[in-house]
Amino acid sequence: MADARGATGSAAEVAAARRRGPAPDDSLSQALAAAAASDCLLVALDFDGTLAPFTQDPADSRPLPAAQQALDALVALPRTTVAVVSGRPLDFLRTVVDPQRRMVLSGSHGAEVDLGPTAQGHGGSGIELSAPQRELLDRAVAATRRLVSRHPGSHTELKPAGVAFHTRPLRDPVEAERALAEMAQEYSRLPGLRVTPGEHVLECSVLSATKGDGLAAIRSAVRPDATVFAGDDVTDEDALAVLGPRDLGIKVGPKDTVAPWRVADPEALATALGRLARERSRLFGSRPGTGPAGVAGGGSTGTPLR
Ligand SMILES: O=P(O)(O)OC[C@H]1O[C@H](O[C@H]2O[C@H](CO)[C@@H](O)[C@H](O)[C@H]2O)[C@H](O)[C@@H](O)[C@@H]1O
Repeated sequence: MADARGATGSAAEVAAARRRGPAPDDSLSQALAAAAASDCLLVALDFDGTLAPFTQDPADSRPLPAAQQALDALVALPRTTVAVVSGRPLDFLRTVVDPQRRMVLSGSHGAEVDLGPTAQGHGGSGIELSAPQRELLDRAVAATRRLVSRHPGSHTELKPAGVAFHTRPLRDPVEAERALAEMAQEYSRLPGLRVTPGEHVLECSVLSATKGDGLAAIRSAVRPDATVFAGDDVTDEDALAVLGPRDLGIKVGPKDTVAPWRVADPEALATALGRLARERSRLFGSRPGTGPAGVAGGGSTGTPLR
């Protein structure tokens, strides 16, 4: 019987191959194999639209089981750090994405960083707003709530340094577009806000950090030989832009990108992550010392163990 890659195998192997889905194309497979072979590897991933498919209610989002499985496998390997770099607040990432505290996390589009199991250890960057920033945020929240009251079904998401106006539940796409345009206009009346568009959402922040800043802070702590980063949205481009020639940038979905590689959707990314985890496990799985770079047994400085 032929499996999803055209090879033959037992019924169990075929079932496993079906669960994994089609293999990434040859060029991405080769790039994943090269990344898997690097001594110190950082795998940094966006959350919504990348690890987790979109849901109506942001509180319901969870990584795809296949993606979770790959992350679990990667995080247990030596010299391997897994990071999530998201627009979500750090608290959400800690509670929902990494309750076991095995990962490095950056929330609020780069404004919050928890270096977790690296040598620098756990602890959030604890956003402290100045009085003018707090006042600006209060005004942005008030403007968002006013608009939500005019568009029943839309909703507000509060963040430590910002607020998001969500329109996904609005049934009428014309109303949703109009609501987003109105929100953009309201935010533009509040100088000092950083405004970010997303999937059925408009967000603003009183801080200027980007996911590029979040990823750069993580890379300084981990000092990887190679970084794999995947993301689906406009804000992920800031992170993709800090990658170098030995790194692997993957765009999830159809949007414009600077990333050299692309996969169709979170399911395809989960397949690619599974391949990365299997290949790295094959190469490094039996080496002494487990856990991410910077953890005892994995090297305390993040420098290569040669
Ligand atoms: O940087 P990300 O991890 O991609 O987060 C970006 C924003 O994602 C969330 O909103 C999006 O996902 C929701 C759940 O699937 C969906 O309902 C919403 O329409 C999307 O825009 C999240 O709520 C935001 O806080 C994130 O900044």
